[in-house]
Amino acid sequence: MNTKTAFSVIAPAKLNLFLHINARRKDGYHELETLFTFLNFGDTLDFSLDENNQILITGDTKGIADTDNLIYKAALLLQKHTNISLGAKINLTKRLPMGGGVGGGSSDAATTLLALNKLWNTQLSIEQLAGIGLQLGADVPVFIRGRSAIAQGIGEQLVDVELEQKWYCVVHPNQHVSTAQIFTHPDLKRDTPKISGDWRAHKLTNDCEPLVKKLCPEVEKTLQWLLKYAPSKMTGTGSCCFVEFASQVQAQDVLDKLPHTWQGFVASSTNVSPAHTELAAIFDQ
Ligand SMILES: C[C@@](CO)(OP(=O)(O)O)[C@H](O)COP(=O)(O)OP(=O)(O)OC[C@H]1O[C@@H](n2ccc(N)nc2=O)[C@H](O)[C@@H]1O
Ligand SMILES: Nc1ncnc2c1ncn2[C@@H]1O[C@H](COP(=O)(O)OP(=O)(O)O)[C@@H](O)[C@H]1O
Repeated sequence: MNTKTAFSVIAPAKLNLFLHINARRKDGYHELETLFTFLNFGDTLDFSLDENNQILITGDTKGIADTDNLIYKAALLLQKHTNISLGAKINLTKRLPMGGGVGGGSSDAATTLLALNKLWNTQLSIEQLAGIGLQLGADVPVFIRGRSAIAQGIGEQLVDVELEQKWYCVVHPNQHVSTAQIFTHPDLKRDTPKISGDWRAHKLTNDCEPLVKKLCPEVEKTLQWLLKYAPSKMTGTGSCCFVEFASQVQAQDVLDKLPHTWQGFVASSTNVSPAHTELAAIFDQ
């Protein structure tokens, strides 16, 4: 057995390559269909074992109280679920914009569950971890499974897909968009029919985009600016927008021209979450 007591793992960004909203459920959640892929870019989490059962979070917590931090919540849920009396020190290096639609909080939570399951040797299955993750957010299970996937239900019913590797220039227009605000807005389009047959043959859009553009003119500006280079899209409920290319050079060229008021990054997509690849390299050799 590999007994590593300190290691670092990525919490990667995700993109929603399309996002259709099919209906609103009685509990307020929405039935959706979305295509998730992962990027080779994200936050970094450093884990070290604490023989006491304390969970200590340090680093770029950006004013989030410990008890609200999804990393802390994930660690606590795993402790409770497994009755383990071990703890951990977890340091966060934040690179993913909060409220940016790239899933930073959910990815931090998922990486925490995956990593502590190894650090504490609690041996839960991916399905068990995804079940725990779902209590923290609709987006967490896809990061736990770590495969590009079409999601249905509220985002937790996942069917793996194999996508070609692409390069993305992702732009954050310095706006925080609250997922809850978008999903409770009366003007959100909620009636896109479910995809029948092959999703690749359909018109694929992001149903949140028209509303977010209206509420947030800076997002509209970003999409317009990116359109000069390639078809531009928004991820999740925003605010990040992206363009897709076959090569790194093309994506970097757009980033180099980015107006200084916005931030961005270039990253390649991957069908397997880099969190899984990194953990396998640490624990499964
Ligand atoms: C819609 C997505 C697409 O990836 O948006 P982003 O947050 O990534 O932008 C996600 O599934 C979001 O997942 P996550 O951010 O984990 O959502 P949660 O914390 O569970 O819920 C945040 C808010 O969104 C609403 N919500 C979320 C998912 C869903 N299928 N229907 C909803 O109505 C919830 O009612 C809640 O008010
Ligand atoms: N570790 C964390 N990282 C980011 N956000 C967190 C974290 N813990 C709690 N949150 C909360 O989750 C909200 C959504 O964050 P995030 O996942 O980055 O956005 P999005 O779902 O739009 O990609 C944040 O505004 C923040 O209040």
